[in-house]
Amino acid sequence: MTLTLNDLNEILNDADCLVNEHTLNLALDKMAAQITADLADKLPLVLCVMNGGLVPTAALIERLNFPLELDYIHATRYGMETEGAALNWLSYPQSSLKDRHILVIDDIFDQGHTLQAIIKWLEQQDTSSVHSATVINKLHDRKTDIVPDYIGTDVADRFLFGYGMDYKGYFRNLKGIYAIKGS
Ligand SMILES: O=P(O)(O)OC[C@H]1O[C@H](OP(=O)(O)OP(=O)(O)O)[C@H](O)[C@@H]1O
Ligand SMILES: Nc1nc2[nH]cnc2c(=O)[nH]1
Repeated sequence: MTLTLNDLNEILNDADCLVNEHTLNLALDKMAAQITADLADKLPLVLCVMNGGLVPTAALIERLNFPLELDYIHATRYGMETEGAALNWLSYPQSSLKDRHILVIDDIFDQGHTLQAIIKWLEQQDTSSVHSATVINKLHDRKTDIVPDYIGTDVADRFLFGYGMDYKGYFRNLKGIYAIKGS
């Protein structure tokens, strides 16, 4: 089904804003301070997990006032769906990872399969260290056994969009975190 502008406006009007811009900014400031304490002298390589990691990565790196490099991984397991499936690797980082301190940034830690697979792969690349950061931690008990090193804020177990996260490809550019009505 093709979504029209009216459909999208209705979805957004009906949605609940769970985290507003101000709260997100405070969470990002706190994450940036923790990351700075750990990585400021490590010349880290930041890996953005596309596509959802784009907005949080931009927001975090502008708060990191030390030298770093930036690259990306493109891995997706939801596509246009609201239920996750097998992880599909679309692009690996082009940078050399050997002996680098890596910071992986993504939008959401939901069940954790995406981050777990990425961390597992990075640990096989002779890196010096791997840290991970997600702005959102979704609260439920269906997690894998990894936990991101830096988490912005906990959010209820609903289908979320905004601040990197999409609803059927849309709404990644919203400045807050929203939940679909009835989810
Ligand atoms: O913890 P998990 O249950 O693995 O879910 C988290 C992942 O799901 C989303 O990506 P998605 O596959 O939707 O791709 P996208 O980043 O292009 O939206 C999100 O950006 C995370 O990478
Ligand atoms: N857009 C979006 N992507 C996700 N990936 C894992 N959980 C979610 C979610 O709640 N919303």
